[in-house]
Amino acid sequence: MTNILGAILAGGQARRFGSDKAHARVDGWRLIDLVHDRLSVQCDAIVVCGRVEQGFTCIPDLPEPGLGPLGGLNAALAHAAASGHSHVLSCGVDVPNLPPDLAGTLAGEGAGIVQSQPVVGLWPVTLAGVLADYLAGGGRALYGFADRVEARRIAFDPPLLNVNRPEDLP
Ligand SMILES: Nc1nc2c(ncn2[C@@H]2O[C@H](COP(=O)(O)OP(=O)(O)OP(=O)(O)O)[C@@H](O)[C@H]2O)c(=O)[nH]1
Repeated sequence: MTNILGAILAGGQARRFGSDKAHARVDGWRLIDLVHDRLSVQCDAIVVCGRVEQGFTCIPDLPEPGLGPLGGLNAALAHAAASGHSHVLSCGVDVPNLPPDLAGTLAGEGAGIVQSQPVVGLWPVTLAGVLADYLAGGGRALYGFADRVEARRIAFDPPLLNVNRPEDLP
């Protein structure tokens, strides 16, 4: 699959982590760099959503900050549609073991719309309007949106790690 915009959703408060999660280190790498490198081998371009980070292309959440990860995904889908990408591959900044073939795995599930765990997913840009409507109607839950668009949920083996607290760091 080509023409994928990678979206690093990084606008969270990291309350449970207690400090800037994007700059926490795994094997000397900052999480944001780790996720960026893993996405960049499988995406045509990368944006960071909901955070200003030097050295990255950054876009603000839409329609406003504070709506949770879907605000970042909404911004990424709008950006992807405007820049001619067919899909968004979304990932939180807190997933340190992204497989290098994530996009292929998700696409290989058959459906055009696939979601594996919160904020990791492959989304066609044709969903931009559906997500904007979902947010306008007060929807904030990623799983609620995933169910609305009948996204498939798949499990990874080994499971994708999710760093919420310092002790979750590998
Ligand atoms: N763009 C964007 N990303 C978000 C937003 N809220 C959470 N995220 C990201 O989504 C991923 C999962 O976030 P959570 O673990 O639910 O929240 P968190 O803010 O990181 O952590 P807590 O404050 O402890 O809940 C992380 O990469 C966050 O940076 C948001 O409002 N906008």
